[in-house]
Amino acid sequence: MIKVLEVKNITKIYKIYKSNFDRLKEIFTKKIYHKEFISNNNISFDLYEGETLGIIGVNGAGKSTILKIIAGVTEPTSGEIIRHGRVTALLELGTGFNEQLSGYENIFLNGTLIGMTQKECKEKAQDIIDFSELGSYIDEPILTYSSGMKMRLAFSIAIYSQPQIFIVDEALSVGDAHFGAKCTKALREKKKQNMSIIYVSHDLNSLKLLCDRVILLNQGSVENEGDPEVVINNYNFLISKLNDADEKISMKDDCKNSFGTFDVEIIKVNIIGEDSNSNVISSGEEATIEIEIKSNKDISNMTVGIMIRDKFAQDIFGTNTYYHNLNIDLKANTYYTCSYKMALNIGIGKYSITAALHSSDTHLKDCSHWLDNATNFEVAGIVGEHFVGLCNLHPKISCTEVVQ
Ligand SMILES: Nc1ncnc2c1ncn2[C@@H]1O[C@H](COP(=O)(O)OP(=O)(O)OP(=O)(O)O)[C@@H](O)[C@H]1O
Repeated sequence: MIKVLEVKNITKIYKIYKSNFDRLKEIFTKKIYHKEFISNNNISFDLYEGETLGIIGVNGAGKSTILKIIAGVTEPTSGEIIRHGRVTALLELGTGFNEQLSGYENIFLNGTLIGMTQKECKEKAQDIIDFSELGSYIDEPILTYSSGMKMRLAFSIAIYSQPQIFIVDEALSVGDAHFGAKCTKALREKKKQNMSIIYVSHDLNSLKLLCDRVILLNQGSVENEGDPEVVINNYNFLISKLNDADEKISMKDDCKNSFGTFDVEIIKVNIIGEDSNSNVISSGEEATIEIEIKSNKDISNMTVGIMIRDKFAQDIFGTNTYYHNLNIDLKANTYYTCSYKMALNIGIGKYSITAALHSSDTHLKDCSHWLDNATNFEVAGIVGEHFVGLCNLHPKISCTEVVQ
């Protein structure tokens, strides 16, 4: 594997002053008037050719700062970045644009800023305009653009600058669904041509879809690194812990797919098709998901939730008893079975079921037990009319003659 980027022991310390006056006093009196804040603490990782690396973490974890350091926008306090190729970064929207100039003129300004020659800009201008779908707006000044339009232009210039390393910070969340899907497709094509990508997002599904590896940052340090699904589960655990004022949440036997307070526990999760009598079920067949739970204390208003995920760990369908206004009160030292009965109108493929016990709507608050990949099942064959894709929406189709 060829390394395209080496991030070596990067630390970034910001000096926080109470006022600008304190900043001035420090210069002239040589006394310390600031506090130090460590934004990135001794971060090291490598990026390889053709690899997509995701970075996640709660607000303030240090994601944007490390990207700015890699892009060369901010200097680290210590450590070293070794780049083996052109780095293009989509960081804060609007950086590198002159608001007074037209979109067309900004292709040349922004393009040269990110390392393209004037000749390259000229050659690529039409492709950039076409990809951005800005049409005649390209001749209007940038100050008339919406943030979505700025993102379209910035992404189009960046992707046509042929970077070896492409850094994207949340930018894809700005545009509409159509352009977001187009950007994702373009990134995947570039990845096939060996472009390396560093991608920061709070959209966990898109991270699972795009990334080969994910790094979890926590308070400026690397908390975990590796397989996207494992690291994202670890991130969810971290969020639950942040919401857990009484510090009761723990991981079960250090098992990364199971955590909670264990006031109530998931004992077993099972799925069975009504006709197949097994966990190989036809699309459209009635199936029952059973969650066996044990309550270790008296609890009222417990929520029991499920999430069905496909083989790429993408969320396919999730719901819970809270959304269905079902009140569940549990007695101590008692076993219960919660059943979800439904027609499995999902596409052919392999799936997993995750189950969770918590209060209110999400397991990220007051989580009693969250069990990832509790069981698996397969959808093979279809009951009724054929379809392709993730789900069967059972359309009522008609075709009528239009009288002209
Ligand atoms: N110029 C600065 N001066 C002082 N502190 C800063 C500066 N820039 C960032 N910080 C601090 O460094 C920490 C990390 O910030 P950063 O923007 O990298 O976090 P993040 O993980 O990208 O957060 P978010 O998800 O909210 O974008 C934060 O606590 C932030 O307040």
